[in-house]
Amino acid sequence: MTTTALREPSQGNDAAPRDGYVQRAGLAVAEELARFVETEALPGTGIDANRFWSGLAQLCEEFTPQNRALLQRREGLQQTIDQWHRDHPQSGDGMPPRELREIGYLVPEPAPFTIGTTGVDSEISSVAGPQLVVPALNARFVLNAVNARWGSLYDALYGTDALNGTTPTGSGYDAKRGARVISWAKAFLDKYTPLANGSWADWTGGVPVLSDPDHLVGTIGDNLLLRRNGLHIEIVIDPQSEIGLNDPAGIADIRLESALSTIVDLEDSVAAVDAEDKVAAYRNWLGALRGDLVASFTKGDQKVVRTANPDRTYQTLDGDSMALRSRSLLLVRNVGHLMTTPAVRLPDGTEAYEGLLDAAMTALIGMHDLKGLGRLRNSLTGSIYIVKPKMHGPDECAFTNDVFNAVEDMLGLPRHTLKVGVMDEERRTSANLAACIHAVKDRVFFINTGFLDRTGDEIHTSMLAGPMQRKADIKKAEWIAAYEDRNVQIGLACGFTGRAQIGKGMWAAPDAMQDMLDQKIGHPMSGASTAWVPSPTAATLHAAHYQACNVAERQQQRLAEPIVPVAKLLTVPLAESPDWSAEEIAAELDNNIQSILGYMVRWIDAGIGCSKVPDIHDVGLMEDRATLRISSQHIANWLQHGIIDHAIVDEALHRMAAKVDAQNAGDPSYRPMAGEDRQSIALNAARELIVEGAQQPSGYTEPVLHRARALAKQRI
Ligand SMILES: CC(=O)SCCNC(=O)CCNC(=O)[C@H](O)C(C)(C)COP(=O)(O)OP(=O)(O)OC[C@H]1O[C@@H](n2cnc3c(N)ncnc32)[C@H](O)[C@@H]1OP(=O)(O)O
Ligand SMILES: O=CC(=O)O
Ligand SMILES: [Mg+2]
Repeated sequence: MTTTALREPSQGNDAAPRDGYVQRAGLAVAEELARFVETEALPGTGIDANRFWSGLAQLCEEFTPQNRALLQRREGLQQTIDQWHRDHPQSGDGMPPRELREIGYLVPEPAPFTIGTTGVDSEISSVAGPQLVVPALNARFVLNAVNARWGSLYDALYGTDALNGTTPTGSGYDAKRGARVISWAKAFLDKYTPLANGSWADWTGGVPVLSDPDHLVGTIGDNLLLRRNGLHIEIVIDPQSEIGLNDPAGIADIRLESALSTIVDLEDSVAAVDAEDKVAAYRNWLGALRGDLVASFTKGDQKVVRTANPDRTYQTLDGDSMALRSRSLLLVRNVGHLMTTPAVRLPDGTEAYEGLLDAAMTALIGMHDLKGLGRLRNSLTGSIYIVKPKMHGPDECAFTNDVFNAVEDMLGLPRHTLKVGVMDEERRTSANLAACIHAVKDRVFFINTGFLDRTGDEIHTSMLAGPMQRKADIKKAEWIAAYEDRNVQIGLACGFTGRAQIGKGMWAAPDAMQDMLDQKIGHPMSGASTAWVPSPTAATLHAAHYQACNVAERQQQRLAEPIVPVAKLLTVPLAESPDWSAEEIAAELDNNIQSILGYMVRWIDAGIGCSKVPDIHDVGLMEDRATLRISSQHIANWLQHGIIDHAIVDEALHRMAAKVDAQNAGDPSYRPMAGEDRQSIALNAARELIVEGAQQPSGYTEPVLHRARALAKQRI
């Protein structure tokens, strides 16, 4: 195989004027970004262009050296851990806690404290329910996510494998399948919002008498509005409809309040490598917040124009009006501290840190909501919710806090308007979680176990400790249970109840809804007040779990638990005595490589940052940068320890490239990876990510992906 054809896109170190850039307050700003800021993002906010650009220049000047130093600290600690493993080849585990303390990887626990976050919306502070994540670059999906606050339970059950593991066949309505759906949904009502007498299945209409009258809270037209555990259920009455016609009470659907909040994602799920991409993502964030985002597309033979739903007004039982939110509360995930962006260049010609640009831009755009400049409102409490991923330890959280302070000052926002959601997805953050929360204690609105990135970091941190278990076994090992438990326990101990979310990770099998219904109840049962879902349909089905489990009660029960010791968290999932058969090793490798290629080829050639990719058992799995980190780090680890060698990897890459090409054969814009010339940028990038995986910063995939995508864009 030829060596990688990737070269660094020109990064430049000089301050000479460049094509496509304009000068603003000493920064070179990509023209499309400058135009977007000055004509779309600033108008109405009361911030003029000079103030914004000089504020951004100051932000970069003040925080660039600190950002760089924090990244060097990451590297320094990693090198120390690597050296420890070289010196202790038989350790059979990671570096022990005492020595991690000595090198400053583990820091002292803060004295007990309670977070001071105020002014958050009830979707964050007090009602437990699903959290949807949506790639910011896809306007059609973003709008679907905005509207995913409510979803049809009938459709979610009928259209997926949720009930009996099968999906509908044929185009017409399958009455037998429909009957099963209706019976499940009415049994659901019987269980959680029962009638005083009899079953919902026999209810023939009128005003129902409920066993707990408080569960019936209003009406809209003929429809009934129920509420339990803070979540609403709408019983849709339409005797003329195809479904209502055959129902004793004319029930046409049961709609569940579903995605209480949605993260518009600039991180793991997007491919944004330059100003053009960043502006597209910022524009969608702006449009989603203002309520003027529109997506027009053809679906089947229908032309669809999708917009954000307005709120709906119900009548209370006393006849008063009651407006209910029709849209998910929107949060935005910025990028982490690692990457720089060519959208803005500093006076010395180098790229600005992308996280600094995101902080300034997403906050500026958030002002449209605070000032009510759009058609619709998001936060009713005047907060802008920014999720910050991939932070390593308390110093990096404190840095984020300082950056947010500076952005608030730059935009004239009251202190702690910018709320932060801390992704607990790096090992040093999990191990020092209380100190991390303390560093952002007056603005933190969630902690969330991003177990996918966290698994990647688990492998990378202990890369030299020995071969890791197989991927599926890593997910069952001691560290992950400790990680999930500690996250909840520490969140509760820091007073998150009633103030902030404790969140759980993604259901990464978008088609496996029966399994999700069976298993994801574990998230609310753990005391988490939210958990991630990949799609609106999954949000509706997961919403059912928050009726089955009262999270507030679970939190009270868990508050009494002692916190799992950090030593358990630090247990590395090493294979004790690796004795896998050749078949097992090949299956593991093929599976990883198929996911890597299936994901990377779409990222690099088509700019799609989140895909459903079949695994070797043909189960479609959600793949994003975090799952790519796991797969590539896992192979890098097995290469490092001689479980496999480069020749085997190359052979698998070529075999799997042909397989992925065949899977994409129906896509006319697809560029095959397999072939004689072996010039596929995606294939070469995949090889680089694997072969040089041990050297990638924290095992991240972004540097390789960004370079490859930038190269592929030049080719387009
Ligand atoms: C580790 C982490 O960071 S996890 C967080 C990052 N992950 C994510 O954000 C997951 C986002 N989810 C997705 O991108 C998709 O659901 C995938 C790629 C996982 C699966 O996609 P598919 O099942 O192939 O969905 P498909 O493209 O067929 O879309 C089906 C419908 O669901 C909708 N949909 C799917 N996912 C979402 C979503 N996350 N938000 C809103 N709508 C969605 C689409 O809009 C589409 O409806 P439409 O045709 O009416 O517009
Ligand atoms: O961002 C989420 C993760 O699991 O990684
Ligand atoms: Mg992540």
